[in-house]
Amino acid sequence: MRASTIKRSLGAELTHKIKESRVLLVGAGGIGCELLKNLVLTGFGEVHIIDLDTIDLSNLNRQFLFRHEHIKKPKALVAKDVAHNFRPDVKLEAYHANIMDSQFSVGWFKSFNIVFNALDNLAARRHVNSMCLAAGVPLIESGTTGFNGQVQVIKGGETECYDCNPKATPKTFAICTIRTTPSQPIHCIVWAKSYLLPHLFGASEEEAAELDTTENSDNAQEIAKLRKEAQTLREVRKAMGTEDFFETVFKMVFEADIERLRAMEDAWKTREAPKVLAFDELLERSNSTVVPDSSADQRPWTVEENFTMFKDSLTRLSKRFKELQDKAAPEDPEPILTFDKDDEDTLDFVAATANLRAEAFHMGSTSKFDTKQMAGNIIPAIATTNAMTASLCVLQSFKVLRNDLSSAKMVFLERSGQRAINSEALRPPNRKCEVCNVARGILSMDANATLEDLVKGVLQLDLGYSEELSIRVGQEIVYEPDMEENISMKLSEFGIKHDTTLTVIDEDDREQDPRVNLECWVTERNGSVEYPKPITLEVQGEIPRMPAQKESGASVPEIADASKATDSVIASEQDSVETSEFANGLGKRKREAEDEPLTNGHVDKKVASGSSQTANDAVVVVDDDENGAIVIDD
Ligand SMILES: Nc1ncnc2c1ncn2[C@@H]1O[C@H](COP(=O)(O)OP(=O)(O)OP(=O)(O)O)[C@@H](O)[C@H]1O
Ligand SMILES: [Zn+2]
Repeated sequence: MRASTIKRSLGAELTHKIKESRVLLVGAGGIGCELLKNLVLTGFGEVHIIDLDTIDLSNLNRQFLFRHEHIKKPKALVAKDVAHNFRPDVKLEAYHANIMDSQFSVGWFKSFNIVFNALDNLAARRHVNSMCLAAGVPLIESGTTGFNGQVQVIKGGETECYDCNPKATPKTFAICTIRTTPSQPIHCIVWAKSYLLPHLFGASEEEAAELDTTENSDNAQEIAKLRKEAQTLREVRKAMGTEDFFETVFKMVFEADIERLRAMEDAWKTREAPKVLAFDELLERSNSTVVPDSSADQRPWTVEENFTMFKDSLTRLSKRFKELQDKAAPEDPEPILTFDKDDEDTLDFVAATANLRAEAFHMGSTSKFDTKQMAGNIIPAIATTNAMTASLCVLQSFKVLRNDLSSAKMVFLERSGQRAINSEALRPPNRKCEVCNVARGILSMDANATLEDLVKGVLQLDLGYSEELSIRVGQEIVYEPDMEENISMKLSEFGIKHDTTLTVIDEDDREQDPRVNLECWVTERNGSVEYPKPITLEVQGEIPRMPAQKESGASVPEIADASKATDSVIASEQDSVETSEFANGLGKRKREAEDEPLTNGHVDKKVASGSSQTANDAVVVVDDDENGAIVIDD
């Protein structure tokens, strides 16, 4: 777009602000590519792009900045180079790195006027949320799942933060459904991905990572059996690389294990017992069967094809595993192979073994294409949804830059309602949110400052804390009242230095409610200047007290139609596995409606009448059998 056209539609003041802004874009994937193009073409003067990943073939259908020749190159660097061609005068900076790395400190976040999240996982979203809160930088959070999209404007102290609303728990399956009584193809896929593959190619001492082996009286037997099987599988691993490996693994999982299950007669009173797949017979039947190639990805393979693919993928994985073992130095951790939906070898293995298990349990075969969707826990990403969501992000950022938060919105893209785009007014922070309901301060210290200077000289004397307080750096407690021996140590001895964040926790609830946690961002002073005290702590205003706990049993009022769908578990008749970061990450709001929206009036939610808000929510199906669980979220 030409600069004059932008100026005419946005006005001179906003256009100027946009040009002067320093923007951080986290994630250069589906939404990130669209956003970068929008930011550059809208005239943003400086954009920093960070992404930890490299480009994969499967990204090319929607991450339009990338071409075939970019495969395996870092996303951030390629995105920067390509976007630069759109507007050579814009300043672009790229980082091929993880945003959670400590080099990206609160101080660094402070250098931006606005941050855009275009991520695909909860951990990184949460991290950026808390960094932006600490740095006082507004964040535009976004996500999509299939046809659904969501944009949330977050400004510390003024709006809800990303963590103000509870997030959905990942999808789980009961262990016994997976190990003993699978009844749907997804159960077989989870077994192949989260049980068989890790036991053959994971770390040998570990249980499969996804197995929740928390024992209780109900599942103790199941867990004991599982451990015994794991032991047998580890024995089998010793044959890896030999001619017999395929036969040994096959006979163990499709002959011996199925025989063992068939012997559990009680389990088969109301359903058909599984059938043993005889190795010798299948070997003969598949004599002339060729390993299916990519042209067969979209049709279910025959039993013989699954058999040949099992052998072929097992050979490929064993070879890779051996190579990793040979390359590893003795002090290196044991090499492992893990499932990745974009790794053909692991995907072929999971597709073939899941289908053979489905055959044993009288179910049909699932195509490799469908297995990829189900095992990768993904709903296909839709380029149009990403593009629309990215443009909504930029529209919301205009309101933030204009300092007009009261007209900024939480925006939802939906397909089933009468209107594709719906919005809600932003809400003030949830006073019970432990992430944003904190006080923040800037702690400047001399290099020799001690814990005593902080505890006695500042927190108790200046801020009125009692002796009942503790100090944490990350997860580590560096001070508590009974840790007097630490008091004379220098802060630097605890690793506290420039850009560290430490948290002061008021533990004293004897006379009144304790203060909310105080998060201090540390800056080191220039040693040449004399200060009256070794530490000074600037806190804006008084540190608020924690809200008193509400009486239990109080009713929870609904806040708006969009929140009716619970964001944790939605049972559905659909047998699909639509869990996603949208379901996990963005979700719908669900909290007590004690705060008025920012507009100070009614909830300004614009949903066309008659639209079904619940119908198209991401579906999370949880097996209600409580005998343990397998989490398939990655
Ligand atoms: N901690 C992180 N630091 C930096 N970038 C991250 C981090 N976590 C995720 N990302 C990036 O965020 C982007 C999210 O984009 P998207 O949801 O389109 O995922 P994708 O991996 O490109 O696609 P798909 O998962 O559908 O194959 C990815 O490029 C991913 O590498
Ligand atoms: Zn919050």
